[in-house]
Amino acid sequence: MPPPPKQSISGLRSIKRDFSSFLPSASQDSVISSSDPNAIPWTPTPPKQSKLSGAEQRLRDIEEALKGNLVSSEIALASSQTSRSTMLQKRPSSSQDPPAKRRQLPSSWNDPEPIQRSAYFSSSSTRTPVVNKTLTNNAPGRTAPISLSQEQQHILQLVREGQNIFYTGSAGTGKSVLLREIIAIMRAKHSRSPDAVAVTASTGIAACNIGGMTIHSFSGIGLGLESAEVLANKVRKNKKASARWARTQVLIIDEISMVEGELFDKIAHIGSILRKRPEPFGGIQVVVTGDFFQLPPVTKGQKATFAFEAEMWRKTIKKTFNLTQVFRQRDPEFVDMLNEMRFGKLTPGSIARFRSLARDIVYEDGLGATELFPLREDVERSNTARMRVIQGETRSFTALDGGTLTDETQREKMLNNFMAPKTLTLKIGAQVMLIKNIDDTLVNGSMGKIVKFIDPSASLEEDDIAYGGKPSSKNGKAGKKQSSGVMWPVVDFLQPGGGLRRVTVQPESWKVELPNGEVQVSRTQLPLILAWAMSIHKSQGQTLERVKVDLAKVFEKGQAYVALSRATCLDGLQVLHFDPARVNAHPKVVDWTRTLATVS
Ligand SMILES: Nc1ncnc2c1ncn2[C@@H]1O[C@H](COP(=O)(O)OP(=O)(O)OP(=O)(O)O)[C@@H](O)[C@H]1O
Repeated sequence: MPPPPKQSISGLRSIKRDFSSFLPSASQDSVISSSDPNAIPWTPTPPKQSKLSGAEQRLRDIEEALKGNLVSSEIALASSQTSRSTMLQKRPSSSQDPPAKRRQLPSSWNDPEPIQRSAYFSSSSTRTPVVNKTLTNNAPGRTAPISLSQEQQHILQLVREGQNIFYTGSAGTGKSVLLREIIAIMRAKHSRSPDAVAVTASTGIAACNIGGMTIHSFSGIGLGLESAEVLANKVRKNKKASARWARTQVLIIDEISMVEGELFDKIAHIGSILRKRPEPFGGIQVVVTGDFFQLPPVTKGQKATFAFEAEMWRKTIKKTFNLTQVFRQRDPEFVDMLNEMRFGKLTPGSIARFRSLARDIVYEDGLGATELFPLREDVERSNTARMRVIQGETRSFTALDGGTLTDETQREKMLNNFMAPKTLTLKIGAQVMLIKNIDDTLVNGSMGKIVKFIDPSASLEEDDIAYGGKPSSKNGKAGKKQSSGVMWPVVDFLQPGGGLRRVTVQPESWKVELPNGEVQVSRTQLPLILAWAMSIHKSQGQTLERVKVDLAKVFEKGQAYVALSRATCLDGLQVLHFDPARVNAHPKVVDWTRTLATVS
């Protein structure tokens, strides 16, 4: 099978932000302990073989990756093999090469059995539910390759020319899609100096989603509590951090709404000190994006200062753009309602419409809405309770972690930023979400249900060679294999046009790399999470077709807007306890936005 064509994939937004401290892997870890008798019986590491076919090698990599009991040299090996195959055959991992590539699914992902449609989940409410038979993906671009809009292209061009830019836009206007293009284009522009483009974000999870590091890690300032001068002296003593400052030519900062103004000032100042240049950030080109109406900086009770309030903001940002075309939602009524909500000013008509969304919705294909909660404890409780009521065997999948970082605390912190949990616990009937872009219709955010577990080695076919990387077998068919004891989940995924697609899900890799290519941490795990519930932080950046939100639980400004704007259409959105008083925009953000002269 020829390698998949390298084209931009559409609609695939590898989830940008969400999550770090908000939804640790505990949500799944706590469901079943690793000593669970039903956990997969991992086979011992087989002796190393010198010549394996591509399919054998792939299978071996994955089996080893999932065992989690390898010695460190083996971890590095398994990890690098998986990474290699990822780079060769699949869309690049989120780390160094963000634009998604379309990839062809191997036959092993597709299950030959016909899909059984049955309703696994039903509403426990006594209200008369709305039966949704026809809901399909309303997010344009999910089934066709994305071509950037004019406004997106314009910004891309100015960034390419070297300008310092901040671009914003309401939820779903394609900020992340554009950012991925910017990263790719700027990396290509500076291809001779691989350290030149630094990709950062305000939170660990947001950084993971764009394959970068946090702005704290980039700048090497730790907690960053001291003055810029003291911090700059500290950074000087840190070889890696000072080299980063010296080599960086373009600094990208995503999710700027969660960066405090004071931090922005400090980092801009440190750049000037270290690079011995008077300009903010020492003259590095700075590209900033985010939406200040979404989640604000975490302040532990103090008043939030936003990055736009920083003294250095005006000195750094030469042009501000507002993306206006909404892609996530097509329904103009819904777009207007969300825009009103963004500014915290709802019309009576919109309030009435939001209130009408309290109805229950039963989806005939059996896949329920994902309930979004502000607190991770609620997410955990909800997913655990749903797992408990399903009868049947539990299977646990332990991730293989690798990478060069040795500081355990830092390592754990970074690993917790991956969407993929350390231990994933599944059952037949569990509602899951795909957390990687696989191809045009299997995307980050695709919802599905586990229908069975199969032993992949028993039915490994020639096509798996293409998926597995190096087609080293010259003799054609890889043939049937002996059972490895590893079972993989088969999932019915909801398709953009309606209907279900059945696939066998195989492990994938995530990694955090330094600009020089050094893999700091990596994780290999099945690209699934339980998806009856999710934190609002984790959902930030997501596009979801079926969403349920209880606004009585929302407490932070911007939370309601983030949660509701994940939905692609009103038909797939259920809102409980809608109260306009809970829909708040930060007054400072509203005032500042009014002062912006938007360049069209
Ligand atoms: N030029 C485009 N053509 C078609 N679809 C697009 C385009 N740009 C973005 N999209 C689609 O719109 C949806 C939202 O895009 P994206 O996630 O980049 O928006 P965002 O502004 O980052 O949203 P949020 O602020 O809510 O995270 C995605 O499904 C994406 O594929």
